[in-house]
Order: sequence, then C-alpha cells, then structure tokens
Amino acid sequence: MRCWPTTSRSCSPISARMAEAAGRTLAQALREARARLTVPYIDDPALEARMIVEHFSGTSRADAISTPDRLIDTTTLAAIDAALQRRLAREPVHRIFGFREFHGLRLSLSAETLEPRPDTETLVDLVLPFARETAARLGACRILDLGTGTGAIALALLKEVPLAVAVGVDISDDALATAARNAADSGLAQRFSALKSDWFAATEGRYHLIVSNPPYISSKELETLQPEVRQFDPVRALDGGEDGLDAYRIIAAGADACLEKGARIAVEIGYTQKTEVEDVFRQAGYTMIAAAKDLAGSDRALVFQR
Ligand SMILES: C[S@@+](CC[C@H](N)C(=O)[O-])C[C@H]1O[C@@H](n2cnc3c(N)ncnc32)[C@H](O)[C@@H]1O
Repeated sequence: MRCWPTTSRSCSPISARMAEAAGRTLAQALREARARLTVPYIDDPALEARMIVEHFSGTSRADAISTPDRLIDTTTLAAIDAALQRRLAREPVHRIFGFREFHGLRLSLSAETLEPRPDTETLVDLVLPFARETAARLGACRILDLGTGTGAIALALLKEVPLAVAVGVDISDDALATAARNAADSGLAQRFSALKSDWFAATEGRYHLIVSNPPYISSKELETLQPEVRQFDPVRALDGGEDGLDAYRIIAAGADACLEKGARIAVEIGYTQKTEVEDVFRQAGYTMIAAAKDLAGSDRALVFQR
C-alpha cells in the first residue's frame, strides 16, 4: 500500500484497518492464532489454534489444506479473537465451545459440570461387557451413576446398551439440568432420569451396576492444580476431602442397600489411589474383580463385587 507524504501518520494503522476490513485468509488466521497461543502453559498451540479457528469459521482440516486462501470474514475473526483471549486467560477450549465429545456423544457443559475427560472412557469400557451381558441375560440392566455431572458415564453406557436404563444422581441442580438436556440431545431421555441426591440419600430401588467418577482430589492439592482446572471445573466436582477418599467411603458404606445380587460397583480413581480405594471397599466387604489403566498407563478404574 502507498503512503502519501502529506500525512504524518505511519502506514501501519491504515494497513491494519484495511486488512481488518478485508478479513484474513484461513491460512493467515491459523498462523496468527498459533502464534498467539504459543505461550509456556499451552502444550500444543497448533492443535488448539486449529480447534478454535475451525470451530468458529466452520472449516475443517481438509479446508486448510485444499483452500487455504479462502477468506474469513470480520465477524468470524472477532469471534476467533474473543476465543483466543479467553484461552489466554486459561479457559479450556471445550469450555469456550460449551461442549465436549465423550465416547461418541456430544455433551453440553455448564458452570457446575466437570468437563468430561477421555480418561473416564476407561471406566465406561471396563464395565460395558458386564452391562451388555446383564442386559442380554435379564432383559434389562439398571445403572446408578453417582455424581453424574454432564451425564457422561451413564449416557455412554445407555448409548451402547439399548436395554439399559440409568439414574444419574448429582447434588447440583445445574449439573442435573445439563445431564437431562444431554440425554434429550442424545436421544436417550426415555431411559435416563436425573435425581437430586446427596449420594444415596434420595435413591430408591436396586441396581445391577453402580458407576461413579467421584471428586477425588485431596483438599490441599486443589491449590496446586493448573488454572484450567482450578478456575473452570467446579470445586464440588474435584474436592474429595482431606485425603481425597471421602466419596469412596460414602459409596462403599451405602452401596449394599442399592445392589441387586451379583451387582458390581465401578469407580474412577486418581492415579495414586488404587491401593487406598481397594482398602476402603475391602473394609466394606467388597472384592476388587477388575482394574484398568488409562491411555497414559495410569491406574484409572476399579470394579468391585461382594
Ligand atoms: C468428578 S465429577 C464427575 C462428573 C461426571 N460423572 C464425569 O465423569 O464427567 C463429580 C460429580 O459429583 C457431584 N457431587 C459432588 N458431591 C456430591 C454429593 N454429595 N452427592 C451427589 N453428587 C455429588 C459433583 O457435582 C460432580 O458432578
């Protein structure tokens, strides 16, 4: 662009305004987003930049390769810019989007739901054969999901086991509303009930399978969590009490009254907690019959039976 000698202003503000008015190409938007996200606390800036740009521009990886020169309009650029600012303020990408994929389901998030983690799919996969076998043998599998949050575990099991029904318990009204919405959005509402309860306090009936990813971080560890977790996941979903085991003790002590004969209890655990959680359930009369590690090779899910 030509700068007229009669003006004392430098060229760049005019260039910036013109570029803004004209938008950016997809390749430019991706490059700029990656550069902005290149900060010490983001492990993979290229990946996160791509997720944000693709989400707000409605483009795909294939578009970035086949049509890198396509123009991104200024409204979309403003949305990308706002998302990048939120990410730089440590908000996780899926919180910014408002949803997260879990076991093939798209789950909405809300203020009081934990963002479901891929590690939790380990628990789902570990109990699926039992849920399928129970449903095939009895014509039903009744599942109780304690601390359901978005409904992630219960809904993933319902999706895979058409004869199963589930009750998702939570103490948070916001989480229960989100779980119910996720059930409806996933076409699973007829087999899912959201129940407000302090663990077992309001539950009724007996179940073939209890599943839970309870809060399991010790209270003193909470302060050491990265800001993405500490500031954006609800504390009630994280805080497991002084030693992180409070919820396991409550579940182990209260499960018996809710279990059918031969029923199982499956819990997610923190990667250092296998022995302690096994002890908690052993003292309550249960035997550990299966355990699984997550994709990183850490202990992640345990299954118990009387
Ligand atoms: C770690 S989050 C798990 C959420 C979801 N199941 C998942 O795996 O993504 C724990 C959940 O337990 C719920 N919770 C905490 N205290 C509870 C209580 N006393 N009774 C019932 N649910 C509780 C929280 O609200 C939160 O949704």
